[in-house]
Amino acid sequence: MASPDVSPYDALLLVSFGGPEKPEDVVPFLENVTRGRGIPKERLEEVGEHYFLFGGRSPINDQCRALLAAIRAELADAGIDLPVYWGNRNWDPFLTDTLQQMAEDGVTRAACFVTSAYSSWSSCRQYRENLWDAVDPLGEGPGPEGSPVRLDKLRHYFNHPGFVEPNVDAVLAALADLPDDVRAGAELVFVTHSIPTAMSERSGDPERDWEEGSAYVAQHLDVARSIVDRVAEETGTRHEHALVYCSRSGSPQVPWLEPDVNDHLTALKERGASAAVIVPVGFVSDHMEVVYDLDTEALATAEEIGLPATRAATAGTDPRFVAMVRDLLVERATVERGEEVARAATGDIGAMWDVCPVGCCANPRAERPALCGRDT
Ligand SMILES: CC1=C(CCC(=O)O)c2cc3nc(cc4[nH]c(cc5[nH]c(cc1n2)c(C)c5CCC(=O)O)c(CCC(=O)O)c4C)C(CCC(=O)O)=C3C
Ligand SMILES: [Fe+2]
Repeated sequence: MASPDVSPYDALLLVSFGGPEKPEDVVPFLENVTRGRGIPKERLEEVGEHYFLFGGRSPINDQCRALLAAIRAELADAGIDLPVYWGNRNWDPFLTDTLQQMAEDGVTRAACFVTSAYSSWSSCRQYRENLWDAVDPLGEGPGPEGSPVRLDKLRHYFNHPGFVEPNVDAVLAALADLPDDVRAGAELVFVTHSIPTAMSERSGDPERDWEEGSAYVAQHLDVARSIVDRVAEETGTRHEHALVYCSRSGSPQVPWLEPDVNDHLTALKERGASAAVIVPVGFVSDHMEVVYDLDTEALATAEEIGLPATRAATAGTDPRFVAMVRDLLVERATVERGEEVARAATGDIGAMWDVCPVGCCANPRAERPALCGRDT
């Protein structure tokens, strides 16, 4: 079989959040994340403790290294000869350094895969701003955006079967881990990162009438229903489910998305639910929010109140998730060559756009330039 055509791309760029790797990194990392954000000092000290509990090392960079290796193997298997780079928003390897290297290596146009599946300023547009910041210092170039390296962000994949199916299997495995007598009555507790409600309301394209008035919330609800339906197909049980939030930050006066996962588990117990499966559908790997906020804190809450609970695995380096990265790359290359393409998507929202619309996921603080949008 002929290998898929990935022209016009000459590189793939993995874009992630970054995390500290040793105790001395923790404070400077937190400063990078929260610069100018008005996060109370007490909250930062508390979050610092989460990292110190794990020896000052976040799991996220190792997870990116594993994903990078898996993507390289996947592309090689498919006969796609394309260099794969990696850059982070908040920690080494920084996107700015990676872009410098890419320019030196002669890369002219790269597709970007971001380890964040949903729309919102935090989970999409801020990464687009980071890409702008990384490309800006490279100076003038021949590309259509006036830069020597042109970047295209691959579309949101929350509803791609390559993300949904590993989550379905993870829920089935977590259900199987529950005691037999409570399994059928277990609620599926879908968890994502809380964000300020003002950010949530501005997520996605301003023109569209999103469920609950938020693309961020609507996308999570859509994928949660797809997972519940698929699990019902496999088990014959349509489990009750809810979308809840973790990792609330910011000032207590500013409203963030609720309920918190811990409060929800308590309410579930009071309502007489038999068990809970915690599904970190907002995340693609077991990074700090998952291993601390869910595995350490939420599972301790469940234990305390006597609610049997298990946590479903994240997509990580599931072969279907890795194959999805390749598919999204090939799909976008096809689009950029002006050819017809079929786009895989589950649920009711459908495949998301390739290029973010004008005003998409507006920055609640200030307008900053961002790549990969119609308003670039
Ligand atoms: C939507 C979203 C995702 C999911 C999408 C995505 O993956 O991008 C995400 C992921 C992550 N968030 C992470 C870490 C942190 N996030 C913080 C703070 C914040 N997150 C926010 C939102 C999100 N965050 C927001 C609105 C803030 C307030 C400050 C601000 O307005 O920006 C803070 C500061 C301390 C605190 O206040 O919690 C830390 C340390 C890590 C790394 C984990 C590791 O090290 O393993 C990851 C993957
Ligand atoms: Fe965060």
